Amino acid sequence: MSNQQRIGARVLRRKPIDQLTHPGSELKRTMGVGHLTMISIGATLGSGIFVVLGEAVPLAGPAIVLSFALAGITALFSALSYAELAGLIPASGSSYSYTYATLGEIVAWVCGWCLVLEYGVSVAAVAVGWGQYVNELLHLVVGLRIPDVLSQPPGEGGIVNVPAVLVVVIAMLVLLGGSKGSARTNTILVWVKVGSLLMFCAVAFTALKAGNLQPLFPLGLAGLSAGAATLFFSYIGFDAASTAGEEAENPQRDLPRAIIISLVVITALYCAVALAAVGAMPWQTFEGKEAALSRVLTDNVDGAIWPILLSIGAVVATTSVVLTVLYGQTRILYAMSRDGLVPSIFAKLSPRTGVPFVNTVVVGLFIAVLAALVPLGSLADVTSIGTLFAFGLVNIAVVVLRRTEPDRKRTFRVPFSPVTPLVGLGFCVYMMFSLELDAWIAFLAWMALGFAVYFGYSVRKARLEVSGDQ
Ligand SMILES: NC(=[NH2+])NCCC[C@H](N)C(=O)O
Repeated sequence: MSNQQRIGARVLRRKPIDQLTHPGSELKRTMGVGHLTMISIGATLGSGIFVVLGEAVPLAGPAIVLSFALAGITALFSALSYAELAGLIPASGSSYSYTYATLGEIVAWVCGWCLVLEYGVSVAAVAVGWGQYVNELLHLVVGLRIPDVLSQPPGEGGIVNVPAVLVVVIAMLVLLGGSKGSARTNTILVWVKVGSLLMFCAVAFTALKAGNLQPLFPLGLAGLSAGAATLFFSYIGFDAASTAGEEAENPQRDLPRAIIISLVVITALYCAVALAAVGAMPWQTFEGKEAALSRVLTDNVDGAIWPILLSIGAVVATTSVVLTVLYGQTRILYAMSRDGLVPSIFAKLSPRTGVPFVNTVVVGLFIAVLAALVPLGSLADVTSIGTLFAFGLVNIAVVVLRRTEPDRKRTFRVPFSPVTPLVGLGFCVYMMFSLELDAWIAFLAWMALGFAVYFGYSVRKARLEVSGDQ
């Protein structure tokens, strides 16, 4: 084999599917479709709806309700493809493990690298939202605000965003202690989040003025798509159920269902919240307001208790997302490290707590720096672009696998393939091109770094042998 052929064989090697399941880890199979749906909803409801909504309204006007629907449809198409992959491969995992088993190492690397970006940067984004609501609560309850220098990033009138750093560091310490959270805690948290959003709708609808919804498209269709691209962030996380595959009673039947049910519920909830928000408060007045949903209530309805309850809900919601996504981030790196694609120190467990210690500290500190210095909008856009790219790959994977692996059992099939996954891909590309140039630059720089790491390190260090037929 020439050198080039050898590299070619390596980057395309695939991980045998039986290596994806870990027979040693005897997790109890206790979760049904309800639990799995709760996991996905828990990982998704966070700063997107509580904060980013406020940044997207000035882009689209009252059409923001339709922007939510458009972003939801984009997510739904990719969710169908995700569900097919989840039902094809009988293991827990993410797009990283699915593509490693089916499309080869280089595609898996790109997915894994996008996931690292998605998880890491989104934790920072959610942490910034957490800070906004903590500040809002301080203001509502004791009449104080943390001064801008200590609660805004440079360029937005501050030096460092202390509250955002605080929540990341707390979450890191909790994870270092060995806590993984439990399904029961998650369920309670989900009810708190959903409950506070439903309360928001009920209260804000009492202040609805039909005039606020007109004209529907003050900024045209371009505004609608710009809003949708910004809001895509709020849908990220619906695939989280797939990480619990090894604890599901019937993963191949229930994972696809959970992914799709959670997305439908979330889309309906988001559209209702958006309608209530722009119905109660004129869209022009959202510009520059932090903790947007709380402001809608404070400025437009009577009763000081409502914004306080809502803000408590928002703090709970964002805390849980920071914890679960930071946890997910360390476990993705852990999996990549076990496969030899990133240095083995990321898979080294602390003997006392069983936690990947160095991994958690490195990831936590890196995210804390991002949270300290970068504004939420930029963090959310970069997260979205990386996720849209990974979802695009998932859509392509479905089409490719129907030709390369036509006979493998699928418990869920995307209807009308290849049309549906290709439309899904089209939506992802369209959303990516509706995002700002800065997000593209950050994304391309991250991918360039990824390829440098892969060809400089991972391709040689990967554990997987190149065998004859792979
Ligand atoms: N898997 C993830 N990256 N989850 C975090 C996503 C952020 C979440 N959608 C939010 O609005 O706060």
